[in-house]
Amino acid sequence: MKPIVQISLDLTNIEEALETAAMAMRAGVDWLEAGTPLILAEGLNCVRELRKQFPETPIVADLKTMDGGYLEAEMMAKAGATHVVVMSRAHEETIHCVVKAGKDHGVEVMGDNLADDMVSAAKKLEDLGCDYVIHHVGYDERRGIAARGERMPSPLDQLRDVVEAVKIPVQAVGGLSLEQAIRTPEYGAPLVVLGAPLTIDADSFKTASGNLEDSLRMICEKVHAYGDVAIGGQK
Ligand SMILES: O=C([C@H](O)CO)[C@H](O)[C@H](O)COP(=O)(O)O
Repeated sequence: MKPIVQISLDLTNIEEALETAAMAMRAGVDWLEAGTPLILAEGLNCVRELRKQFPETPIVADLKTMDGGYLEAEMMAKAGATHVVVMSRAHEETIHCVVKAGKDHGVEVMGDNLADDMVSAAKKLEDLGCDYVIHHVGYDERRGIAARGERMPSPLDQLRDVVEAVKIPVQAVGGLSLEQAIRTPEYGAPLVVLGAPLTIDADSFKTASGNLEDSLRMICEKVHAYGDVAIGGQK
């Protein structure tokens, strides 16, 4: 599979999200993500607006579904999402419902293994029909552990184990530095997602060239230059 660059628009207003998305598209980003804070702040409208402005671009709606799976996925699909997110901690029936809605409405399902036995959760998500695994160490978990003076967990800790456990593409997310995120295809995870370093810590992001768009363009070129990443033994 060709590596993909996705940006998570973890922002809280649509104007800023559209502006960031436009810059990302110019720089060569492949997928946009309506982040959880954006969906909470702007509702389905943020997905509709992103679809209107970027008619051809895949849009991940990071709704983190826990229940009522069919309706949530259906609403996101009708608003223009191409990918929806369900949690591995949801009941199996909920994951079934999201997968069914995905098939009925032509959207792909990403299963998020946050706060779980991550390798088993990834296998469960694959067995239940998800199209991708999001291997995710959560924001609160990372900060809580660091606040106790312990080593902050990273998605890289178990990334190889997760990649080897499933035959569907994996995305690693949660506290990765830019450099770490860019290297996730080397672990067999082709979906590179850029979050906080782009939207929250943009000043550090642009230090390389002084310009955010140029930096992002260089990152996209670097990720795309990896060529095919083997998934489940197949390129
Ligand atoms: O999904 C996320 C989190 O649960 C808050 O909603 C974030 O998008 C994810 O954790 C990204 O983290 P960073 O890579 O640190 O931006």
